[in-house]
Amino acid sequence: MSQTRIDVLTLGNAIVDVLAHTDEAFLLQKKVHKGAMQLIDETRAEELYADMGPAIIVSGGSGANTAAGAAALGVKAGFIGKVKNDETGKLFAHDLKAIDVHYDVTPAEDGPATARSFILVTPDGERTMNTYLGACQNLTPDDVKPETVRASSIVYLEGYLWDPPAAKEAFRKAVRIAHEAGNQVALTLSDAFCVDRYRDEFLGLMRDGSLDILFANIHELQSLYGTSDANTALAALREEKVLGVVTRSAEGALVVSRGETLAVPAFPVERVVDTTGAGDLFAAGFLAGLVKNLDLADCARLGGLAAAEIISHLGARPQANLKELAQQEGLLG
Ligand SMILES: OC[C@H]1O[C@H](O)[C@H](O)[C@@H]1O
Repeated sequence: MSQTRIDVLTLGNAIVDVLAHTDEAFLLQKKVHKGAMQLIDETRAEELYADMGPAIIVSGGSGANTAAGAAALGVKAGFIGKVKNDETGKLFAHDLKAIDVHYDVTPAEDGPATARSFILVTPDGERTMNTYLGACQNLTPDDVKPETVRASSIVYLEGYLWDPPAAKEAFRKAVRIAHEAGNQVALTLSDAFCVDRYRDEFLGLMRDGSLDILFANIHELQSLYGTSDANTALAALREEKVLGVVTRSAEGALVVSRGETLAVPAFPVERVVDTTGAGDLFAAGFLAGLVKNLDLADCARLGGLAAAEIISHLGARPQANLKELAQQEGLLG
């Protein structure tokens, strides 16, 4: 059977999110770093779950959220990431297939459970993630099917994939096949602490030609260049040979290409409920815009629109019809 064309294929940790509202005191009590993603083991996961408030369960995973967002904007999306054949893994796979995201990675039959991220959302909308990687650690290069990567115009990779040891090889395999097929490769830096763990490797990927597009928020970018000054980080990015897309929350986004910087304001939001997935959905909109040949400013506007929808509710999967919203704004035909 011939492989269906995919516009945006994402690779990432396959995670189901357990989200609850909380307060600053709970973060202090649990000694978690507000706004960051920390890796936890199963014992800590059970402890956090027992102590957190009433939770909702929503499929997540940064790359999978981006695939879901791209699909919601009407482009063909796919995802590669590993779950276990358990109830949580079935829910994750169902939620992708139900929105027509191509997902055919064989689930693990044994080993650790499907990954969960325990996400604490404070009244200011900031999310603090505590991730048990579980089955994600079983993603290997064999899960990356060459025909799927070859059929995908843009392959988008999570920096978080650097955490499970074998996933890095899956990542490198995808990059090699994508470039051999003449397709584009994008990376999101994922989290400032993740960048801190793998700074040299991420810089290496950018400089050895592995990447065509880099997504980062300004904190991740500063972490990449080891500076507390945003302008210094942006100046360094301008020297790299990638298309750089930098988000700055309410200050909007910057698109850095061939030494030039384009500033696009954030899309207005009535109330920020939960910032989980803001960067993922921004990337979804931006990549969908690229696939639809929009200019870079409109790609960033589409990213801003998708991000604005996601931060208006709990959870990192779109609830509104993103395509219709984009059409109303004149961004999609
Ligand atoms: O970027 C947000 C996502 O990161 C983590 O991977 C969570 O699963 C969440 O959905």
